[in-house]
Order: sequence, then C-alpha cells, then structure tokens
Amino acid sequence: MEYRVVIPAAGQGKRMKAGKNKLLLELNNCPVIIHTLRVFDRDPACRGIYLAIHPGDRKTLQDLIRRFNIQKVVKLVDGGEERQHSVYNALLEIDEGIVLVHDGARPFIKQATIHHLTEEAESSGAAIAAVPVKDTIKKVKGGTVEETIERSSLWMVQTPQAFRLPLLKRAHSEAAENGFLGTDDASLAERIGIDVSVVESDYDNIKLTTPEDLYFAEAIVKKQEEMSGGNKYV
Ligand SMILES: Nc1ccn([C@@H]2O[C@H](COP(=O)(O)OP(=O)(O)OP(=O)(O)O)[C@@H](O)[C@H]2O)c(=O)n1
Ligand SMILES: C[C@](O)(CO)[C@H](O)COP(=O)(O)O
Repeated sequence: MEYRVVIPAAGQGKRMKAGKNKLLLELNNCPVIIHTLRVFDRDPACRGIYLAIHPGDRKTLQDLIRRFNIQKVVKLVDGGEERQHSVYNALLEIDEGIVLVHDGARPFIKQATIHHLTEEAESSGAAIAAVPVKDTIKKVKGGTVEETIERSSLWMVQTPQAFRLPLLKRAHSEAAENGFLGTDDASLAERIGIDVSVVESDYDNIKLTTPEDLYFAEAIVKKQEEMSGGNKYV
C-alpha cells in the first residue's frame, strides 16, 4: 500500500539539553534525522517525504540530505511553534492517498509496522502505533496517590500515525479553528468522533526525548546492526 509521510523535525529539543536540535545529534556517525529518513527512503511503498523543519536548520538539512543521498524528500516545509503546527504546514502540501505522520525523533521504526499501519488506515481510516504499558500507573495529586489506574487497557502511543488524507486534514483544520492543541495527531481525529485503530508496535521504537534516551538508542543501533549483519534496513 503506497503512502506519503510527514516528518515533523522542527523542534528545539529542549528536554534533550543538547544546545541544538536533537535530530542533528549523531548515532553511529550518522545524524538521528538521517536514520529516520533512511527507513522511509528505502521503503518502496513510500511515495514522498514531507519534512517540517526549523528555518534555521534548512541549509544544514539540505546538506545532510545531499551528503547521505536521501532521494525521497519532496519538500522542506517551515514548521510552526508547536509540533501540531509543523505537521499541519506539511500536510497542506499533500493532495492524495494515505498519509503517515512520524516523529523525526523516532529513528527505529520498522518497515513491518509501517506497512501494517498503512493497510489498517486504508481499511478503517486511522491507525496508530502503540505498545502496552509495562509499569503500574498511578494518578498522583499533591504528592499523594489518588488512584491506581487499571493497566490492562493502557497503551503507550508512538508514531507513525496513519490516516486517509481528507480525514487528517479535517481533524487538523477543526482543531486549528477551535484552538485545540494535542500532543499527537490521533487526538485531533478522536475529538471529532473518528475511530482510531491501534497497531501493536515494539519497544525499540523510542522517541529521543531526554539525555538518557541516547544510551538506549546506542544499544538499539548496535543490536540492529548485529541482527542484520550490518544492514538494519532490510
Ligand atoms: N514545533 C515543533 C515541535 C516539535 N517538532 C517535532 O516533533 C517531534 C516530536 O517532538 P519532541 O520530541 O517533543 O521534540 P522537541 O519539540 O524538539 O523536544 P522538546 O519538547 O524537548 O523541546 C520531533 O521530531 C520534533 O522535531 C516539530 O516538528 N515542531
Ligand atoms: C506524537 C508522540 O510522539 C506520541 O507519543 C508524542 O505525543 C509527542 O509528544 P511530545 O510532547 O512532543 O513528546
């Protein structure tokens, strides 16, 4: 199932405290954003990458895309103040088909998950990657436990999130009209009554958010290289 992908990459990485966009940090001598772009660039089903960027990173990203021979970036779009604005700006450049939204900061997404999501979005309209919560989750107020939340129905939501394009455009435009800001794209669809399917992903698909995530990322890169004899994208 062919698709196009929006990759929001316009953040500042404040929680990473790297002093620059965390997507430019290197894992195994290759910037995080290139790891992410390569997964889609090497997927025959991907018909185009729409990258939302901070204007200050444009030249750097153009150079990296050229240096690492990434072929499928159709457009570098200026991002916005929040992730949601960045995604919407890129979305407006796409006209047809199934669209995925995938964080630039999640470099370990697997092609199998992408394909499962695109098929699910084609049949149901909207599908997200997620994994079951492993820890016990409690609601805390003022330092005291209010409630232990039943865990069996709790999932940690990731990206990619896949949609039929008109549905996601409507979800974004209605959110913008109503001043609603969500932390993911599915929440914009949920609020206008759209059912969102869940596709079970894996725990390697981490988002690089805080400094300790880099230790996990190094370990995942190493594991993937060992498993694939040096080529983690096959
Ligand atoms: N205005 C923004 C904010 C975030 N992102 C992107 O959305 C993804 C997920 O966001 P997050 O991990 O929160 O990244 P940052 O916003 O960079 O991090 P922080 O919140 O710590 O500043 C990242 O690929 C990030 O580049 C974006 O395109 N535009
Ligand atoms: C979209 C997301 O990655 C799903 O887990 C997440 O919600 C992004 O949120 P953040 O606040 O930008 O980390």
